Amino acid sequence: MKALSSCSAFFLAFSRRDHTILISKNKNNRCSRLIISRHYMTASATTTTIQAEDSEDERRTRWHNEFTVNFLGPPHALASLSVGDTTIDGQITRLSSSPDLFLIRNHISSQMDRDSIKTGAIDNGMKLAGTTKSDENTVRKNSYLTWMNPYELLLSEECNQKKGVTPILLALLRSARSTFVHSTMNDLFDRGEYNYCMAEDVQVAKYDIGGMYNTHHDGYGRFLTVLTYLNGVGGTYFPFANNTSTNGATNTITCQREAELAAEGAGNSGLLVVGIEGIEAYNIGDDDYSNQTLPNNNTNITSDYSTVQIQPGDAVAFYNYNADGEKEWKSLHESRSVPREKWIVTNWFRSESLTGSLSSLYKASLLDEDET
Ligand SMILES: O=C(O)CCC(=O)C(=O)O
Ligand SMILES: [Fe+2]
Repeated sequence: MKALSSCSAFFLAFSRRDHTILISKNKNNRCSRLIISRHYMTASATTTTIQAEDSEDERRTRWHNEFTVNFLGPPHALASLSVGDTTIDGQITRLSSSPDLFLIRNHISSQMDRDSIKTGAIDNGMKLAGTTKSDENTVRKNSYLTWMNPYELLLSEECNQKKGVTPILLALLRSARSTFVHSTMNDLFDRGEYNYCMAEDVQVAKYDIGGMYNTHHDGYGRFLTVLTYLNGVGGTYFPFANNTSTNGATNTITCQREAELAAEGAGNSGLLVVGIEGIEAYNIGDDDYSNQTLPNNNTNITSDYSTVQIQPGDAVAFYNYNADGEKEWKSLHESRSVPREKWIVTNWFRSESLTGSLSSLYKASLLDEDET
């Protein structure tokens, strides 16, 4: 590590392969921002050949596109997968490149573990999810939530009653971090820079029949969502997920209004996660199916959107911010109204570099208040 000086702040620099990362430090020597090249979360390779005739803007754009790494995105082993490709162990398949969206088979492979999480959640007390701002809740319907901090559970007396679920939640958290968080963020975490990559308490959600959660962006600096289906009922729909190519045009969405985006995208593209309830349980756009399959037989393509069939214990992981530290709007998603009881457990990882101080955030209550 090499120290660089500055008037009000100084910087630490360290290299990882061909990338240089700068961390700005305030006077008290506490990290205030992760500055990686432009804005927050990009890194630059050390050399690049620029053609003389390129305009300054073109050069900058090309440099940015070719040599940026999104530390809020998937780690290298996953980032390099093309849509439809699966990791050597056969467990993780890329479902979309924009947003970065992956399917994980058998993420919680044991039915006993899945049942323990459900029981632990019930014991912990599940509350109706919804807004307090209006009588008619249009954001979520018929869904119940609880939050569990496995480390607190481990320490508290309650741990004795819940020791069934504590090790399972700890293992889930560790596996989500090691598999889906970029190694650079994990390195920062290991160095004690916890604010760049904080794991939230684990959320368990249950939807009764007719339960739903409207289209939304996970937001609040949650750069990574890992959502595991506990009883095999799906219904998660990503209206902007692409499933054709990793190298095609990027189709940047500039409009930032979620509802507008969802309306534009619904039925034209996207990916629907379907479980034991079956595809006919959901009616999205035109029901014009063509039964083609992507490599690995994971995805049935319809003319309008794709579906992926999950089993109990399977999970999806998706990334909510782009390399500039801005919201990746294509990660918008929803839970369609479900035809039978649905259980999920979710791990979120978020970064202070995206939201400023996170201490003032209030997780579920904040989500519900804001998304009215
Ligand atoms: O229930 C689902 O399928 C999606 C849940 C979700 O998006 C969330 O909890 O943020
Ligand atoms: Fe969500």
